[in-house]
Amino acid sequence: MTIVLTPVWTNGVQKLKVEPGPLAKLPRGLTPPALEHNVHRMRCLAQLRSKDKNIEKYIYLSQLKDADPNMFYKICIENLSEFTPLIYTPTVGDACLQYSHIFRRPEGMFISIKDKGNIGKVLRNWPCIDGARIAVVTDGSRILGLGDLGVNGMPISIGKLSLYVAGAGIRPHSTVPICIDVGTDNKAFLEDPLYLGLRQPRVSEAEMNEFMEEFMHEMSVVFPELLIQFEDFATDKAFSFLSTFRNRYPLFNDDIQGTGAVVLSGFLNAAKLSSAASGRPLADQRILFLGAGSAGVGVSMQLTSFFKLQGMSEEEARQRIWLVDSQGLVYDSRGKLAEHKKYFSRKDYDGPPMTNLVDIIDHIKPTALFGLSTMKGAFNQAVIEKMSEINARPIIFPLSNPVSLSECVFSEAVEWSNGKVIFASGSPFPEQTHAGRTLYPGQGNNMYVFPGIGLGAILARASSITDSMIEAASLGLADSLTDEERALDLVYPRIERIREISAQIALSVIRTAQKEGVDKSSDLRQLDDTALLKHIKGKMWNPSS
Ligand SMILES: NC(=O)C1=CN([C@@H]2O[C@H](COP(=O)(O)OP(=O)(O)OC[C@H]3O[C@@H](n4cnc5c(N)ncnc54)[C@H](OP(=O)(O)O)[C@@H]3O)[C@@H](O)[C@H]2O)C=CC1
Ligand SMILES: CC(=O)C(=O)O
Ligand SMILES: [Mg+2]
Repeated sequence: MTIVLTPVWTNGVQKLKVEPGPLAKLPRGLTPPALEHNVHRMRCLAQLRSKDKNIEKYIYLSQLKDADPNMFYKICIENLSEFTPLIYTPTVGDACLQYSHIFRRPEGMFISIKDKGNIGKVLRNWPCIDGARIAVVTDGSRILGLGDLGVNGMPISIGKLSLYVAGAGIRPHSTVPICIDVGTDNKAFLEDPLYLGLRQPRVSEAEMNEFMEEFMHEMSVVFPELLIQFEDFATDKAFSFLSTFRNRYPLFNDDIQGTGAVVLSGFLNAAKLSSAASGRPLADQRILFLGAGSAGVGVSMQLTSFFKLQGMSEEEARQRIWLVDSQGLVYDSRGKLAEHKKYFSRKDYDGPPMTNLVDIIDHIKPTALFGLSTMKGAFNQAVIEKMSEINARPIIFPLSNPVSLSECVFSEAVEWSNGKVIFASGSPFPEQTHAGRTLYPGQGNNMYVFPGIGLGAILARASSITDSMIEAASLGLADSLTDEERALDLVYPRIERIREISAQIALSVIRTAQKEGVDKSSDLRQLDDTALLKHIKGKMWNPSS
């Protein structure tokens, strides 16, 4: 790995920017005489572990990434299960809440409504335009389950891109975190003297749409090789920007499509476990969602599309799904419904509004219960006991993030189901011992798929991201469990294997892009699967030792 020392001027002060490469190999005189890579690695880990609070660990790691990205990624990849909760959910949620207070130095691009008419010029200020391959773009309007955080949403784009590097070997300087600032409706932030964003309410829908048209056009001009991941846009914008832009630019929405892929994958493995206990085939699964927003509807669409692949009619597939939102069960005669809920709105229920989750479970008799509602504790004892009463092995996935908003915690789910639950959550929980057995929670988080989707799309130079590419990623993940993982009843692979899994997912994504004719890297078509996998692995960036 070459070390590039680029002089960077910030407020009149020159700093040498160290491109990924070992700090310990800097030219003589620039480091202490006894700085040795392996010892420094231990030093960095010791400094990290000496901190009591996760937010302090987050700050330390952000600074380490800034000063010595090679070391940051080295220890991150070697300690993934320790690092992901720090650089990603749940700690990234705290980092977003506190961003304007803990901010040290900028990372990524801030494009604001004040740049309208001038966005291309601002984008050209990015220091690494030629190498840029993937941007995660948020407007901070729905950060995890924490709501509108305005420009404080930036750590989400940064955290997702760190996972692209750690989990799929995207080169660090190919990543572009972007936070769009079109104001915020977060009153506390607007009144906070340290708030880093524009001090104005969010702009109108029409103005936002105009801004996004210009932003997306200029992105494609300035960064012609860039894949875009939309992240944590509020529900209506999430759906509308995905449909407006997906056939014009290479992009996907992580909350709708990435979550759809990861939950389908975990569900398929969970359904195998539950059917081993109940004998119930996949076609008889009944899935209830608490939460009918971008993630809930995104997962519902992914499941429906899979059921259709299995030979069900569209109507049969749709009949497997029930949605509950803040007003209760979603059904046609309830009254006016948001556009994104209409497809799954039930036509077969015409009674009084149903708002109590236990009553709804009693009525529907679901085999699987998914939480994408941001409602902490919504899967209470009565809910889990009811699910366990009607299912030999209930599938219960409280998927809301961060951990403080999870619909239930793993220890409760184990206790209240008497150890029968098949569980995955959005944020990580510790394992539990029940009746002498160790039970492992899954982490049903889109972090398992977006790195591989991105890697595959980048290497294929995909002109768009099709539904089949997302589905291929999901099925690739579902198939990736080892015998040892299956023996432990895991529904997702161990996070330590993410690089191997991302390479497999990338292979499935590339092959699907080729079938659909959206790949521009036609030379990859000549390779058989073994050669293609080798090519993918060879392209993955590794920190040097
Ligand atoms: N594990 C993962 O990989 C992912 C997890 N998530 C998490 O999922 C959660 C939701 O995200 P997203 O769908 O984008 O958010 P949205 O805001 O789009 O949707 C939230 C949904 O929850 C519903 N809701 C709110 N309060 C209640 C309530 N009391 N009872 C029932 N439903 C309620 C809302 O109802 P209404 O429509 O009536 O307002 C809405 O349908 C977040 O916490 C997010 O972090 C998201 C993406 C990926
Ligand atoms: C995981 C994720 O994308 C979310 O919670 O929004
Ligand atoms: Mg998200």
